[in-house]
Amino acid sequence: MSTLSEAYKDNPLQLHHIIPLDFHSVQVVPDSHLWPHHDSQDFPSGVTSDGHSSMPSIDLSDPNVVELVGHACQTWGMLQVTNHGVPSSLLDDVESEARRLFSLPAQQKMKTLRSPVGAAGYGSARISPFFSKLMWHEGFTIMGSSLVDHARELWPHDYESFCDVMEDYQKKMKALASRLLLLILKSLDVTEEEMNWAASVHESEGALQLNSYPSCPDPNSAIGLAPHTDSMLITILHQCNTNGLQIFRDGVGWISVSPAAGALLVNVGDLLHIFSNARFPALYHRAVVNQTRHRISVAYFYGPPADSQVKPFVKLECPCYRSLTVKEYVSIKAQHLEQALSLIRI
Ligand SMILES: C=C1C[C@]23C[C@H]1CC[C@H]2[C@@]12CCC[C@@](C)(C(=O)O1)[C@H]2[C@@H]3C(=O)O
Ligand SMILES: O=C(O)CCC(=O)C(=O)O
Ligand SMILES: [Fe+2]
Repeated sequence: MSTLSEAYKDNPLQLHHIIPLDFHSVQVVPDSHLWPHHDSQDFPSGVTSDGHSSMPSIDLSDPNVVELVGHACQTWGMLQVTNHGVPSSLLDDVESEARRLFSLPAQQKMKTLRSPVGAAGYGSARISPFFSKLMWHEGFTIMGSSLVDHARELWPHDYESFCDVMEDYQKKMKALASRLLLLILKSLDVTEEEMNWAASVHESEGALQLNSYPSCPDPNSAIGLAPHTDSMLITILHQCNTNGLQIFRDGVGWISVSPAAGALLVNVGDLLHIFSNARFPALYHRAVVNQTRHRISVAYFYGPPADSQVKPFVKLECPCYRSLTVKEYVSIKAQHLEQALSLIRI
């Protein structure tokens, strides 16, 4: 049995793609982080709508929840969920623990720097090598068994609250993600065997990503997180009450998804796109930064164990993707990023 962390071993990164800028120490955007000008605040019709329709917001206690979730995955690749059962105190705690981490001096955070072949720890986003400019971002990835060791490095005498909150949050996210996946599979009308496969997804731990976007002196010339799709089945994102997420709508362009207090965002990742035989688009999204606030977001990635086989669900006549393991997909994505899906098309 291999783990997801191991899937990253074959594709080592260079240090300048792992070590974030020391954002506490800069007053101007250095050339290394200067992207072509874009208007970070100028979205058509403001927020969460493309001028024709709005991104679906779904109450999980709605009697039609299966149809609503299925329709949202198909038309937007994203939905907002309310009544999800995750206490708002926990949402606040995970944000404040993340803030506590990113406020530490750079040399302290560097003690938990991700290794070039690793997945867990402090560092820039994994997708960094695919872009010629660096991002206005630092992340901390919790995956596998490194949480306590890392927390001890950061706060030798005071690491428990961080671990308690992260473990509790990860547990709640896993439960919510598995509930959402069942709803999604029901909406696709999959076989009993495929429903059971969803249960096996529950054996993997998933990954938790803390994102930090420090306030930026020139937000229109920097990018928080470059455009990408998430690789796993679904992602649950907590925006922590600060604007910054943008999603790409065909024919419209980038639109901003404003946070709603207490709500969580759920988006379709590559593996669910594959499983749905491309019926559900994998959400293409990015994060922009702002001049005044230090934005935090927390993403939970839910996917099958590394050795699990993923393929389009069987009731379809014509599968458009070949079958492959999660590990294999992660490796193709690490080498080809946006070309990964087209490389496995049949
Ligand atoms: C389980 C995951 C999902 C990962 C890789 C691994 C741990 C870190 C995740 C992220 C988090 C930031 C965006 C992303 C694109 C990145 O660069 O690292 C994500 C990536 C993916 O969805 O591919
Ligand atoms: O910060 C955000 O709003 C987006 C984060 C994200 O896309 C990710 O962690 O994959
Ligand atoms: Fe993402």
